[in-house]
Amino acid sequence: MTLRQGFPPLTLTATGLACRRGERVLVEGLDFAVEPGRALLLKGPNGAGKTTLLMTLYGAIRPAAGAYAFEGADPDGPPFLHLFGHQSAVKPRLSLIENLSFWLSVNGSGGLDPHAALDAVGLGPLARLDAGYLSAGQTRRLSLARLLVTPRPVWLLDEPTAALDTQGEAMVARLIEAHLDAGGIAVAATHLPLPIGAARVAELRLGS
Ligand SMILES: Nc1ncnc2c1ncn2[C@@H]1O[C@H](COP(=O)(O)OP(=O)(O)OP(=O)(O)O)[C@@H](O)[C@H]1O
Repeated sequence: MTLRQGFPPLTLTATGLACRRGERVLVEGLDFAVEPGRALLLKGPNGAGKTTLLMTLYGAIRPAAGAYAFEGADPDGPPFLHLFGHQSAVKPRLSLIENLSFWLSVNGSGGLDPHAALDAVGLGPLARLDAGYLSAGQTRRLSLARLLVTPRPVWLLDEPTAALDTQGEAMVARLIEAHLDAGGIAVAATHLPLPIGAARVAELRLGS
């Protein structure tokens, strides 16, 4: 699958990064770099701080110490981050295709058209169904399709395979690989192994 012809090269670096949630510093002394076409998988037990690190990189939480940077990003350009978190952001009274059209109008176009995005996540035949009728896994798939209609070079993914079946897990891996092929980068918190080529993946273990 081809998602896009290519992103401008952008590298994520972290130096001595510490992340806090409320008053608690959960992780500290993080040093890593994620280059174009590469993914960083965040591993660690429940509560280790994986979501907190993703939210910090998204800019929702200020670092407790240290710094991170998206080198090569245009500070005056369009948003370059997608956060795929536990909240689905799905509107239940809108059909699947209306949900994607909504996100496209809010976030911008340039990626797959909404029908192609639904096909890519295996929901093509349900395009006209109200999203409120979707199962948990289908809702996650629809939420993932949001990333495909608006190309952004950085994907921050929190348990992207949660609630998905075996085919869905493989689908997520394919989408991430297509994103990396386009020169994007991904940071993903996951308890499950993601079948992505080992050469383009590094792991960062948080907690004990
Ligand atoms: N608003 C908050 N104030 C203080 N602590 C919080 C707050 N929100 C979450 N926490 C705590 O921060 C810790 C880290 O949570 P986080 O969601 O980052 O972990 P995680 O590694 O993603 O876990 P999981 O694998 O369960 O998703 C947890 O102990 C959680 O209880």
